[in-house]
Amino acid sequence: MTSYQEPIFDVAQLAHVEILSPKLEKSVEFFTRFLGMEVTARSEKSVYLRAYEDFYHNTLIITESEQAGVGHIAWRATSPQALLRRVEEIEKTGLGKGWIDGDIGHGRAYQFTNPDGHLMEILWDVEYYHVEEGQRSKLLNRPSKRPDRGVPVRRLDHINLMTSNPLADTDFLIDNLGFRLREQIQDNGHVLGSWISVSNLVHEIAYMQEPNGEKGKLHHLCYWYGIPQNLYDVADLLKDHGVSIEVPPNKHGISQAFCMYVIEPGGNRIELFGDAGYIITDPAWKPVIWDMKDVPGNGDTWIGTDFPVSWWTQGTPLTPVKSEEVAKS
Ligand SMILES: O=C/C=C/C=C(\O)C(=O)O
Ligand SMILES: [Fe+2]
Repeated sequence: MTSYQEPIFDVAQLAHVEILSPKLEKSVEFFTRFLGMEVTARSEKSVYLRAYEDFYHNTLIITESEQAGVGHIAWRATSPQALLRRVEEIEKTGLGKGWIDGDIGHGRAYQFTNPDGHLMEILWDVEYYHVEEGQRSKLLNRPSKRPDRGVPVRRLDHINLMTSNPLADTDFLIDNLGFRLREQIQDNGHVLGSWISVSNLVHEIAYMQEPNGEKGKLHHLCYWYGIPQNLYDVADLLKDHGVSIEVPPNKHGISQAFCMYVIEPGGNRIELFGDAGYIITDPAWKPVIWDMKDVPGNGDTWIGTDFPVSWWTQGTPLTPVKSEEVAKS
């Protein structure tokens, strides 16, 4: 029997994401009033939130800032031992920043950056949300009752980051945290986008080329409904309340997820998933490689309207788009 390079199963999931907003309270209102999320804590500049089927104290942190963008991304290891193994590997890359005591909702975490400079952390100790008696659902696998506000999202799904170098960032997470490559967009050998995961999902994180080589940007943060009809409900609600819908309900080719994209009041792109697309169980999954020329109308949108140029060229913080062609090349 030939030996096979076994996957590294030390990272379990995307635990939480911090986004930055110049309109903190307007952003909080978007996530609570329209997406039914709950504020579980506030510090002087940050608000902590969860969706009603998130078991942890929070999965989203919104921090007041001059500009929109991403604050940090947190991964949960599969065990305390796995956490230490991954920290050892990250330290060898020289991109480690060191341990922090933790934050509201989690214990100590090891901070690092990916090659493009996005701030990340990996942890084990988390605080589970404490459900008040009146809030407990009779559906025992649901931590709290379905909220009676807006069209409530159920859980955090994934993050998509814009980077000056998708290949370097993809390889960093594959080599050091055990992510597996699921789908990739290439153009004459240049990697323009990667969808990578540590689970059966197609991605917990995706990287996309920032067309002008800007570093450290957010493309989008995604929450999950699991029911395509919910996207039509929330699109109707958001349209009536003047929230910008960049891409109406649509089926992706890449990931096959049913999705839509909106711009929250702070300026960040938020993706909403009807269903999360196909599931991967093959331990030897062969990455699906798309040539960029085949993507428009197939990889981005399988069924639905064309993606606007803004989807390919703009993330947050907003920077001048010098050449729109670069994004498509
Ligand atoms: O060609 C672009 C496909 C994008 C897919 C996603 O952002 C996703 O699956 O969430
Ligand atoms: Fe996405």
